[in-house]
Amino acid sequence: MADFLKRGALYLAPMSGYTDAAFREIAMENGADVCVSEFVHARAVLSKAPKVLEKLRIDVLARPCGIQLFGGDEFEMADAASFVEEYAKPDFIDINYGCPAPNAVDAGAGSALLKNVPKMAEIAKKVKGALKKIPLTAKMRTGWGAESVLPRAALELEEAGVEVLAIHGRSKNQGYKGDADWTLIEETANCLKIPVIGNGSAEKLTASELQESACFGFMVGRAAVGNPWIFREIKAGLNGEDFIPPTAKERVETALKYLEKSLQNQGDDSLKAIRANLIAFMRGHGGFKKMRLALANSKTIEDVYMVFKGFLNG
Ligand SMILES: Cc1cc2nc3c(=O)[nH]c(=O)nc-3n(C[C@H](O)[C@H](O)[C@H](O)COP(=O)(O)O)c2cc1C
Repeated sequence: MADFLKRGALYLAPMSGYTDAAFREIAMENGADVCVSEFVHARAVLSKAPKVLEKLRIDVLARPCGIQLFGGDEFEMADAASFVEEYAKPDFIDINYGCPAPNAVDAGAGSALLKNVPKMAEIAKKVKGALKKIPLTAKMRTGWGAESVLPRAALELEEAGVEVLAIHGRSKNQGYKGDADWTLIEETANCLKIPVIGNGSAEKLTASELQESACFGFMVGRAAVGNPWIFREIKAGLNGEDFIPPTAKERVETALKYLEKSLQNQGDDSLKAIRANLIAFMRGHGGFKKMRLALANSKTIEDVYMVFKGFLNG
C-alpha cells in the first residue's frame, strides 16, 4: 500500500486555477492530509517552460503531495512522469482520467480516455514502468455518459499498477452538476484491493456515512475553494466536536498569508493567477461584498494590500 496514505485521509482535490502550491500549504495547515497539484499536460512538462515548472513546485509543509499529469500519449506521459519524479520529488504521480475541458478531450486526454478503457490501462502501465520509487495513483470519473465504465475500468487500472484510485462519482456529461453516484463508488471500492478515495460533494456525507464507507479516504473539491477550514470542519464532525468557523479577521489574515506565499513563489506578476482565490476567501461574511468588488478591480499587488490592510486597521 502507498506509504503516504492513512485510512480516513482527507484529500484536497486538484483544481486548476485554485490549488496552487500556496493554497495547498494553507489547506494542509487546516486539516487536509494529502494534496494533488493542478493537472499539467505531459507535453507541457516536457517543454520545461518556467510557467509549467512553477506548477510542479511542492513546498515542504504541503506534503504528501502528488503531481497530476494528463495526456493521451503513453510515451509522453511516461517521459513526463520520469522527469517530474526527479525534478519535483513528489510523493506520488497521479493520472487524470476525468477532465471534461474541450482542450483535454480534443487531445484524447482527460475524460476522453473514459471511452477507451484499454488506452487508460496502457497509459497507466507505461507511467508505472517509468517511475523509479514513488507510487502511481489515478483519478477518474464514472464514465463519459450515463453508462458507467465502473468497476471494469478501475479493475484494469489496478491490474496496470495504479496503487490508489480516486473516483469522482459524476460522469463527464454531468460536469459538476447533480449528485455524485456514491453507490457506484462504494460498489467499486468493494471490488478493488487498492484503496479508493471517494469524491463528489463528499463534505455533504454524514459522519456515519464517512465511517461506514468502503472508501479508504475522501477528496474535497469546490467546498475547499476560499474555505480551507472545511477539512477541520469534517474532522470535527467525525470526532463529535463543535467546529468554530473562522472569524472575518482570520479570513482576511489567511488571504494575506496566501498572497504573501504566492508572491514568494510566483513573483509580483502573480495577481492574475491568484485573484480568484483571493476573492474566494472573502465569502461567508456580510461585510465582505465591498472587499470582493475592490479585489476584482485591483490593478496591482499594492492595491490588494490596501484592501486587506484597510480592513485589518479599520
Ligand atoms: C475549477 C475546477 C478545476 C478543476 N481542476 C481539476 C484538475 O486539474 N484535475 C482534476 O483531476 N480534477 C479537477 N477538477 C475536479 C475536482 O478535482 C473534483 O473532482 C470535482 O470538483 C468534484 O469534487 P467536489 O464535488 O468536491 O467539488 C476541477 C474542478 C473545478 C471546479
